Amino acid sequence: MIDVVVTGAAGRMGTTLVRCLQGAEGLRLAAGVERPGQARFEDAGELAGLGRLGVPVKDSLAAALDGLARPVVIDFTSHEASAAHAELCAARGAGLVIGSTGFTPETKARVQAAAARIPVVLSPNMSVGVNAVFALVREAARILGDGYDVEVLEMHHNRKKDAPSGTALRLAEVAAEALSRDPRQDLVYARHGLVGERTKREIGVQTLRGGDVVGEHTVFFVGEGERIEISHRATSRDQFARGAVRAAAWVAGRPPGLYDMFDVLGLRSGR
Ligand SMILES: NC(=O)C1=CN([C@@H]2O[C@H](COP(=O)(O)OP(=O)(O)OC[C@H]3O[C@@H](n4cnc5c(N)ncnc54)[C@H](O)[C@@H]3O)[C@@H](O)[C@H]2O)C=CC1
Ligand SMILES: O=C(O)C1=N[C@H](C(=O)O)C[C@H](O)C1
Repeated sequence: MIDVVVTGAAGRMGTTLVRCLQGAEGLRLAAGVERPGQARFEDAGELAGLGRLGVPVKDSLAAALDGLARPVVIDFTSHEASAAHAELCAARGAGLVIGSTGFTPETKARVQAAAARIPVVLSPNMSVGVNAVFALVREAARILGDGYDVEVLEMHHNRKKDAPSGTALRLAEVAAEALSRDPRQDLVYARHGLVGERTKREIGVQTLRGGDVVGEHTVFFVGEGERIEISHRATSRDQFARGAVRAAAWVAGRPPGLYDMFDVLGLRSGR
């Protein structure tokens, strides 16, 4: 049995993970972690609305890892917390699955440094469906080439802190890579005022926020006289959590390195 620790245990994803980990083959939920004062209950099951499971909620990852042998941490918190958790996991020899988004170059570099010492799966979207969409977008961009304008649109709930979503950024990067463009120069995040005609190289990434939208992404390939749209709409967080649980089982015992869901799903060779 692999001991799993869920950080952000009171959050939208944390509570979904606690539920989806129940009965997961080969995995045992050992502890939840929340910021001091954030958890209304001392038991992770109660946080998730499942009643008492006998799974303690600790107020630091360090305390949760004490006494566990070769655990795996599933972390959906924030980019700063994930970077700090990655450093702690590296010091303690724990495997790590990170779903947080909104990384800066600095917080991403800290995760990369940790991944030299432990196996880390980092993906802005853990759902199998979205990873299929990454592959479809890459293929569509390769087939369609430079004759089609590429635009990415995402919509999420009104509590989301980062924009654009990590998934939208990855979709734009996948298209940019397939079209030999540079994401650092060719992504355009918003348009307002007299911005001039659209350039052929740019890939627009636009953000909508509202209500309880779980997560919606569309990549548009807009040509002369036709338009292709590749869309994914999440109607529940369970698919993100199921992907993360699958990643936790996969990452245990792997060599150190930075992996993503393409590795977990065996899609790497097609990249
Ligand atoms: N990769 C994927 O498939 C998905 C990624 N996400 C990302 O996951 C992150 C979390 O999303 P939500 O669950 O919706 O947010 P949320 O705000 O509902 O939950 C985050 C939780 O983390 C806790 N937290 C923050 N810092 C902490 C620390 N140092 N130690 C312990 N707990 C800490 C907060 O108190 C909160 O309860 C976001 O970055 C979001 O974009 C969300 C859904 C899917
Ligand atoms: O914050 C969210 O909710 C989500 N975040 C991820 C992202 O930023 O791409 C994935 C998912 O769409 C939900």
